[in-house]
This record gives sequence, C-alpha cells and structure tokens, in this order.
Amino acid sequence: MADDPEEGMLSWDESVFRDEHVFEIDYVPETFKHREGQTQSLTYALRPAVRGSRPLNVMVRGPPGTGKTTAIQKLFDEVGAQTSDVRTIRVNCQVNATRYSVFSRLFEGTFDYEPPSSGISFKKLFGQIAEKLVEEDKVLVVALDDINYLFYENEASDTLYSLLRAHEEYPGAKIGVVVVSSDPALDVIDELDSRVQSVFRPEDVYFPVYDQPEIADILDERVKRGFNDGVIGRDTLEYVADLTADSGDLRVGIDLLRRAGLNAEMRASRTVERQDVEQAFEKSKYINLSRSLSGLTDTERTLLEVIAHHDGEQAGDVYEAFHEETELGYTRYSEIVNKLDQLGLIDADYAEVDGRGRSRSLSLSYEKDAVLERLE
Ligand SMILES: Nc1ncnc2c1ncn2[C@@H]1O[C@H](COP(=O)(O)OP(=O)(O)OP(=O)(O)O)[C@@H](O)[C@H]1O
Repeated sequence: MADDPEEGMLSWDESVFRDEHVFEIDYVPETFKHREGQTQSLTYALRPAVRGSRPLNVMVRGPPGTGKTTAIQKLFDEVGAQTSDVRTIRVNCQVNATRYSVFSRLFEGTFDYEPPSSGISFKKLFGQIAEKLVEEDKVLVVALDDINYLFYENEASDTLYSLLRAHEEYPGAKIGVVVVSSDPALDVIDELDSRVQSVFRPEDVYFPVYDQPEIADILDERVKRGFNDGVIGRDTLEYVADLTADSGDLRVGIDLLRRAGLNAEMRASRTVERQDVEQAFEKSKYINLSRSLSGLTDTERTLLEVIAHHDGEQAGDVYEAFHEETELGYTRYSEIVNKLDQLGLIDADYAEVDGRGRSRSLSLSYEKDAVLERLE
C-alpha cells in the first residue's frame, strides 16, 4: 500500500482525538502534577474542618492559569469524599461580583435551589444560610475564586467581613474562607478595610507560573488522554510548551492542543504538525483576552470599544466620546477605566500634557483588531 495516495489521510469518519473533552475548560484533570506543596498547604489548612472545627483561612495567589481553581476543586472533592459534615462551596467572583450575589450563590449551595428572585434582604439571605449551618452542625468552607473581581466592584471588604464575623451574629456558625486572587498587582490584605484586616490573617499559598519542562510534562498527560497514539510527536509538543511558557498560562497550551488537532483534521491529516500549532496560536494566544471580555457588562464593553477607536488619547477626550454614547457621568466613567486597567485590558498611564498638568492617556493592552473582533 506504499504508493496509495490516500494512506496517511484521515477519512471523514475518523478523528485524531481519542477524547476531545479533556481539552475543554471545565475538565478536571485526573492527575495534578507539580503542585504537591500547594496541595499539602491547602489540605493542612482545611484539616480542622474535617474534625468539625473552624478551618484556617487561606489566601491563594498566582497568575492566571497556574492551577489555583483546579487545586481547590480537587481539595473540595476530597473533603466531600471523607465527610458529609463539611459543606464546600466555590464562588466564581467574576460571575458573582457583589456581596449579595456571592451570598445568593452560597444560598444555592446550601439549599440546592436559588433564592427567591423577587429578592429578599441580604440579612434574611445570610440568616437562612447561617441558621441551616448551625442546625445541621456543619462546617462551611467558602472559596472566593477570582476575588480580585470583588475588589474591582468595591465589594470585597463587606463580603469578607460578613463571612468572617458570622459567628458573632449566629453563634455556632463555623465558616472558613479561601480567597483566590489572580491579579499579581493586587495586594489583597492591604486593600481591605482595617475592620477586616483585624480578623483576617490567612495562610499564604502561592502558585508560581509553570516553567517549560513542567508545562511539557502536564501537556504530555493531556495528549495521552486526548489524542490517539502517535498523533503528536515530541518536537511538536515541545513547541506547544515553548509557546505556552511565554505567557505561563496553561490554558493557552490546552487550547493550542485542541485547535491544532482541529487544524490537522481540517487538512485530513492523521498527525498534528508544527504548522497546525502555529496557525492555532493566532487564536489561542488571546484566550486570556476572551476570558476577561466574557465577564464585562455592556457598559464596560462599550467603553473598551470607544477606547479602541481612540487608542492612546487623553482620558478627557475619551470621556466625551463615551458620554455621547452612554450619557453616563465622569465618576462612573473613571470607575470603569480603573477596572479595565486592573483587568489588564488597557494601560492608563499618567503623562504630562502641555499646559494642562498631568493627565491619563488610555491605550489598549492588546492589538486593536483582536479586541474589536472579540467584542462583536
Ligand atoms: N498541574 C496541572 N495538571 C494538569 N492540569 C492543570 C494543572 N494546572 C492547571 N491545569 C489546567 O490548566 C487550566 C487552568 O487551570 P486553573 O483554572 O486551575 O488555573 P487558575 O490558576 O485557577 O486560573 P485563573 O486565575 O485564571 O482562574 C485548567 O484547564 C486546568 O485543568
């Protein structure tokens, strides 16, 4: 069959993938390498909860895509397997960015149904969660994942304050908090009100970026589970790891593998080659941008679009264009500028302006077309 031109070609009902699901964002990996120290620290902090006492609070920090969420998911699964006396709830603060919304999520995690949509007061919401906890004599462990989003909305101190002082209002309520921040520029403790600082002394667990060999090792495992044998060679995998190591975000590597696989299939090839990876990288490198954009409100998206069309201009001039579209005032505008800056979507740098003193100029952190394309 050596001279069969069809040999090596993928037919329409074949796939390079053994299990495409392992490249999806909600996939929890079976093995979790290179995070032994962090996993141990987290386990140690939660151990008292398994014995029925209040656990140690923890602050988890590290750049995006370094395994923080996965570590917590795995830990919560393990706690769940050991005892039913601990209730673990992970709140995604990118989605639940206010105290009320965080507690709605806690209500849902407690009762298995959503709180009434007609709206009940925060006090009632909180009361029902805490009373149920005391009644069942359970320990509650709350993970506030991506807590940086609560800071951007100025809701972090109130939320933590309520959780940390719950036992004063509801004697017997045992709550531990794991806060997770993926914003390296945010000093969590420093940014909290002093009333919270005085009761929040968490254990610190840091997740550094993975280096190239670690990335290659972790991705190799995904490749084995996700692709059929021999689909991707070692050199190509090393290349994926090189590209991933530039940002250090493992999500880029996982997305690259999936897209490169799809590119290979598009060529009807049985193997993933360097060209498939190169082509995939044009999209995968923006995965963090897409994630940040998905959490923005309509108004925030509008401002980003306005900035894209006025890239590099002074804040005052950008405001005029923004105001024309939304009729919103300067205070709200400034708040959104700060949030976009904190999210790393724009750079808002102070610069001397002739005769006008210091003013901020606003510019996009990503290429204009990449941003506009994803805002559509
Ligand atoms: N050690 C590891 N082994 C296997 N997969 C991993 C490992 N670390 C991270 N991942 C994978 O990388 C992706 C990103 O991980 P995760 O969501 O845990 O990162 P994160 O630090 O919480 O990111 P962010 O701060 O952006 O929320 C996930 O798909 C996860 O399965």
